[in-house]
Amino acid sequence: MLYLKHLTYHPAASTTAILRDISLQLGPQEMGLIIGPSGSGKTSLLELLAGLAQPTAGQICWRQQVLDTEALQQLAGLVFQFPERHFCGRTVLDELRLGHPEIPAERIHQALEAVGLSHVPLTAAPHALSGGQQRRLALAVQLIRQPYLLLLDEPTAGLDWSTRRQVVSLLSQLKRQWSLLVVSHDSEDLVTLADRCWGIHQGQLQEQPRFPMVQAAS
Ligand SMILES: Nc1ncnc2c1ncn2[C@@H]1O[C@H](COP(=O)(O)OP(=O)(O)OP(=O)(O)O)[C@@H](O)[C@H]1O
Repeated sequence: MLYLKHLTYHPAASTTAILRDISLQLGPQEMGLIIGPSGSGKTSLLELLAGLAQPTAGQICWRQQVLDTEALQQLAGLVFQFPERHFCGRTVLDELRLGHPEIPAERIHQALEAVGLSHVPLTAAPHALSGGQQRRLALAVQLIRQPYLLLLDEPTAGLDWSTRRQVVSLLSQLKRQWSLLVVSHDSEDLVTLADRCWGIHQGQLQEQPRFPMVQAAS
């Protein structure tokens, strides 16, 4: 269970706090969805949760334990917006092994299986995969590290309708095993999957009732 307790983030380069007094809870096998406009603080929140930045105040806890940035880097796997732009492996295998050359073949196959890519040759070039396959590969890159929490920044951005459906269907499968926290500027694709929804505006989070949003989206 993930707990954020009164999290505030005010980096020195910003005149105001980017995130203010954020509290939330997310259970195992739950998907949380945070919806907010550009500049509202969504990516910054994921960066704190991935241990890439240090909160100014507040705590991030997993079960009863307060986590520092190092522990968060182990716990969470962050898939950036447009992750395919950051691929730097020559092959699918290179991409999966980047930074973890010791990972056994079995873990590689498990990760590819979890994202429905087990049929793709390990020698294929990541940039030669379809848009949906590239998003799947980006998820596999994180799953291979065996995180407890998957953080996804705009997972369906820039995809056509049918590829978006594929990604949404994959997330519904991953939710059975992992806790997922997804941020997006639009709720349309993802709201039906979400167990909990929040709106974020100018760094402030507000829990939103899920059912009216599901009806509005359908
Ligand atoms: N380290 C930093 N120092 C100063 N300002 C920052 C820093 N990180 C983010 N910001 C600012 O904080 C605000 C929130 O940024 P963030 O990227 O978290 O928003 P976002 O909701 O993810 O936006 P988008 O949907 O456009 O990616 C922006 O105005 C951004 O310029």
